[in-house]
This record gives sequence, C-alpha cells and structure tokens, in this order.
Amino acid sequence: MAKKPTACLVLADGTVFYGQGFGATGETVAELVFNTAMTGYQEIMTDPSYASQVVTFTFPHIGNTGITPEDDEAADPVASGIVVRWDPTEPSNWRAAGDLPDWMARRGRIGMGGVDTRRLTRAIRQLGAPHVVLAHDPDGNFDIEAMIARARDWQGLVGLDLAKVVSCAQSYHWDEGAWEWAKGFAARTEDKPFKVVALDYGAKRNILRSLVSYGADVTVLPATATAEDVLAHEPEGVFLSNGPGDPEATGEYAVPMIQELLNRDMPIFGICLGHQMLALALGAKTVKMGHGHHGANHPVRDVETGKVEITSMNHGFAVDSQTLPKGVIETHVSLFDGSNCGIRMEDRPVFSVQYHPEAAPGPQDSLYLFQRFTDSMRARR
Ligand SMILES: NC(=O)CC[C@H](N)C(=O)O
Repeated sequence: MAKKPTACLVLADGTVFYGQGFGATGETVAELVFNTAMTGYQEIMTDPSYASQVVTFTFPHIGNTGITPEDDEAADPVASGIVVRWDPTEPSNWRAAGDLPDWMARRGRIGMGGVDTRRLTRAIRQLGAPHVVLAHDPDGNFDIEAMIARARDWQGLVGLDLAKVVSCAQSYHWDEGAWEWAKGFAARTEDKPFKVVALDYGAKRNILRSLVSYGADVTVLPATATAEDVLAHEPEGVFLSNGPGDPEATGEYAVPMIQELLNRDMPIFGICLGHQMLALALGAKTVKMGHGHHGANHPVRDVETGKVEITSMNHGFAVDSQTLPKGVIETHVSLFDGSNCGIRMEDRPVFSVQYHPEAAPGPQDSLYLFQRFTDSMRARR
C-alpha cells in the first residue's frame, strides 16, 4: 500500500502534488522554480538569491552526497524549501559532515520527496514560475483550500525588495583566502592586493573568494550603504553582488548609490542582481521572465568575440536589451532565448553579467571576468 503523504505542494492554480516530507515541518509560501544542475544542491539552497523561492531539481538524486560546511554559500539555507524526485538517501561522500534532512530540519527548511519532478517542471514551463505553498506535516493533515488561497494571495517577487533583508547588518573585511589553486596569484603578478568594496545584496561566498583569488582585498558593505560609505574605504574598484527579489525594488537605495559611483569614474563589476541594478542605474529597464534560468549548463555567447561560455545561472528577472542607452554595449546573450546576459560601458571599465562566473555549482568558463576586473584596477594604478 502506498505510504500516506506527509507533504504537499499546492500551486496557485489549484494543482496539488503529494509526497513524503523531510527536514522541517510547517508551511511556506514562495515562488516555485526548477533547477537543472546535476550537482551542488547545498550551494543552491544556500545561495541568498533563492530567498522566497522553493526549488525543484530536475536531477533525481538529491541529498546523496550529504552536507559539507565548506560548501555553504551563506550561513543558512536561504531557499524556502525543495521538492525532489526520491527521498534523500544516506550520504555517501568522504566530505560529508551530515545529512540533508537533518541539516534542513535544524535550519527550518521544508523538503518534499517522491514527486514526479519532470511533470512539475513541465507545469512550471507552461505556467511560468507559479506561486505555491509547500507543507510538511508528519500526520498528513492539509487544508488544501486554505493553501490554495494563501498561494493566490501571495504578492510574489515582482516589486519585492529582498536584497536588504538578506544583506549583512554591518560592514566587514572578507578574510577567507583564495582558492587553493589560485593562491599566490597576486604575489605572482607582484601586485599589492586591489582594494575592493563589495556591496552585499545577498552575496555568495564563492564570489568573495573568487575576487580574492584574482588579487582583491575585499571589504563587504551592507546593501543600504551610501556612496559616501563606499568612497570612505577609498576603493580601487566596486563590486555589486547577486541577490534575491526584484531589482527595481532596490530603486530607492542601490540604484541611486550606483548612479553616484558612476559619476566617480571607477571600475565597477556586477553579477546577476548587481548586473540588473547597474543596468537600471545606467537607464535601462528590467523585466520579469516566464520561468527564469536556473542551472549549471546555460550557453552564453560573448557578442564581441563570438566565443561560447557554458555558465551557471540563477535569475528570474532580466535586463531588457532594447532599453540599453547609447554608450552601453550588450556583451553577452543567452543561446537559449537570446536574453541579455552582459553589458559594459563603451568608454569605461564598468561591466556586469547576468550569470554566475564564480559557479558554485557550475563550470568555470567565465572566471576570466574576475581577471578583467583586476586588470581594470591595475590599469588605473
Ligand atoms: N542570482 C541573482 O542575483 C538573481 C537576481 C534576481 N533576484 C533575479 O531573480 O533575477
């Protein structure tokens, strides 16, 4: 006899999926997205850009390498929950320090297994990322009507400012060194580390590590830092991080702050939300996508060289390339749907990309962008 369901996922259109709950119990309302990466579930769950999103993985074996503290992209899981094909297995990995369900239970994150995630992914592709309620109750008591109503009433990510919510409260110096393979990069080039201020809108740790790998000395500032706060550190370059929510919702603090920095003529590099906010600051517009891009094998073409990079992606909003003003060049496009994946200012070292060159998880084809940032700071010394 089939096991009694202990978890359920309710879509705002009334579709219900049942499965087995794991991790925390309770209920959460969020946007549902699918991620096609075959590795890196822990990095995905701790990527702050997933705030207020439930992730379903198209790869079936989630949880089988356990949990490894060094793989956290933030202190806690940020994604609201996960929906997977099979119940997580016992971890089998020499690096594992714990198992996924226990880690999620201690951190208040709901999981649901035993779901036909391919069917669910098809539903997301048809509907666009739906609003959902995910619930886990060991007794299997669910008020489906109330859950549908809650999913329907939820405001969604459009207009939602989450960057401020996940950002650090205080500024700090990023002390974690370069990756093992990249140690000594700065020494090899005989450069003193380049002073970089990184604005934290939900920064992944591997971005900060990658900046250090390519020769930066990184001070992290909260999302609401003003241009004066930034300039007080006398940075040689400014980095704008990834982050959750609607880029337009940062229009009262981040966008005007970036506009002030643009008047100062210094190297600026942005990733994902940072890319979108830079585009807004330059006068372009952003749009909400249907189901977004979440995966680790998205092909992107460098428009200027014709070269294709396989990239890691996680975004639900995009820069509308039709709205890029004069003097701002589209540098990268998605080979999946032609959407904008990168911009630069024609005459200044100001550039950004929609995808994640730091990977974690994903391919490392795009690490050269960190080198480009360092080179632009070196050129100004
Ligand atoms: N990874 C990110 O920085 C995501 C940016 C933005 N929140 C989006 O969904 O498009």
